Amino acid sequence: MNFSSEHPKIVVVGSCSLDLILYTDKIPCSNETVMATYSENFFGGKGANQAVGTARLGANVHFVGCVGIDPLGQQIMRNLVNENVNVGFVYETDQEATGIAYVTSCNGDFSVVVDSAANKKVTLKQIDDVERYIYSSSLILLQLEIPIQVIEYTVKKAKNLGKMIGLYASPGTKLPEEILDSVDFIIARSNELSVIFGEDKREEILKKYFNKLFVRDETNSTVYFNGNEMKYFRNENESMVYKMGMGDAFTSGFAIALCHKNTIEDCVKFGNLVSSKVSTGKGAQSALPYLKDLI
Ligand SMILES: OC[C@H]1O[C@H](O)[C@H](O)[C@@H]1O
Repeated sequence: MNFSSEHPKIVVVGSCSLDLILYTDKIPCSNETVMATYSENFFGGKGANQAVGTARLGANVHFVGCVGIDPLGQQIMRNLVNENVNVGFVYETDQEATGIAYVTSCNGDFSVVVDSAANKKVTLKQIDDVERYIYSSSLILLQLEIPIQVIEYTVKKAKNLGKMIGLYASPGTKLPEEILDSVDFIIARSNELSVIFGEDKREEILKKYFNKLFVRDETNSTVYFNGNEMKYFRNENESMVYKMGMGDAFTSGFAIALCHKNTIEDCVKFGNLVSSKVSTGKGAQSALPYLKDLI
């Protein structure tokens, strides 16, 4: 695999939150109460995770997001700065508090409910404000925890500027054809495919979006169609202890490998490696690996 000494420039537009994790012996069903054995807080949010993930892998990252005017918002900003992420386009809103993801974690599996709060307040103006960095970057990374109008606007702008665009299509949301057609790569969870594409024909969807759609499951397997055949990759080297954040980690690794002009197959293998590493430690963001530990 090739990793030049250059630092790819990436703009990440997305969410930032606090992950409030309740460790339990069981993920609760509906109408059920379970007791947590203990709880912990970590920095999270799919956008911030990918900003930190790509920065730790050597990218020069600008993050575009929104926090409330509250101590948590300040902590999130400080953490991003400590992670070498540029926060000049993280704006504060007085209309909402900083976002919180409420996570139940049991034996590594998890379920999440996100209170987007300030993440709902990312605006089109922020995308206009960051335009000069979009222009000078090699990749724009998006996820689906901010308003879809902002995603659409960013995709349009980045496309007009001839930029490479990557989308981690999570949480699963029905996506307009225009977004699906305009982005250069889409990473999706297998259990969310039917929501995203509005149909259930997994093989047909993979074939339609060949070399572009990468579908992942909780075993850290990734599948895509390369034009001739389905390609399956799985990293079995690490035991997955905490599975939350593996999609963000995969996206970060895939994106960095792509920026360094590796083959699609190598990008997938590197994405799988990064996601397997994050699963060995606690915190979707704090457990993300550094490039020096991987190559
Ligand atoms: O992808 C993992 C992230 O999703 C949720 O939004 C949590 O914030 C967590 O950090």
